[in-house]
Amino acid sequence: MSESILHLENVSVFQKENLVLNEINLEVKKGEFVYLIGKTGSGKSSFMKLLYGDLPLLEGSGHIVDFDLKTLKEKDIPYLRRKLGIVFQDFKLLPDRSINKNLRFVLKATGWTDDSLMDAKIEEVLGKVGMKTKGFKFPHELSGGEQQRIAIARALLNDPELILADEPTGNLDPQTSVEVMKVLQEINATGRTILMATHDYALILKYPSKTLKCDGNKVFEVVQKAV
Ligand SMILES: Nc1ncnc2c1ncn2[C@@H]1O[C@H](COP(=O)(O)OP(=O)(O)OP(=O)(O)O)[C@@H](O)[C@H]1O
Repeated sequence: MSESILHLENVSVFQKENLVLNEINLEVKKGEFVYLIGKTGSGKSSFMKLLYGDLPLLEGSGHIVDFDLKTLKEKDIPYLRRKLGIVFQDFKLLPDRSINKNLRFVLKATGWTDDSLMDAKIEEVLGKVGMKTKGFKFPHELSGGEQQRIAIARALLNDPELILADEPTGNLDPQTSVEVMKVLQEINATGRTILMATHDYALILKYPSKTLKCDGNKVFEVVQKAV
């Protein structure tokens, strides 16, 4: 049986005292590529936030990578996030430093100290997203698609078991979206699990995969033709 990366039972998601989603039962196995769809305000981002420890698990039980979301303490959150690669719609790169320094900043913040190991890791992740020659550039010198590739490279720095991507193509034109999607597909093909929230149905049709939908406070799996 393949390894479970995410398991939720009867989970509710709250924003402050407001219930956003409830009765979520879900299993994601190692190596899966899963889409999360749903209209604006249906709870996709809130769901992601629960998974990376930004919202507490108040109801139900949940396990993600090796962490129990129910008993997760504030001090555990940085360790959980090291096992997750998180990619946002806005790339959240630090504007005042080069790509290499952006990546080095994350490595140092997550406990890396050896310069040559850091250099090798940065080269490896830039290679994975086809950006090996761009490390000296500043974020504003890159296109949106290139910045998103760097954000994906940054998410790969600590060899995450699960990548959570919240509308990673939301700010990109259709062609660039496909390029970024190809990068995510390649990463998935190396055995990494990806959960991607998206509004982009064209991408889902082009790259069909398991699809979850947030609607009416629920999360359920949809068959492709009903998307
Ligand atoms: N910080 C917050 N405080 C209170 N309520 C919030 C907060 N963030 C979101 N909400 C509410 O939670 C519900 C779900 O929002 P969420 O951002 O999860 O939706 P979404 O599906 O990600 O939407 P979008 O596609 O627009 O990003 C909405 O009703 C929203 O108003």
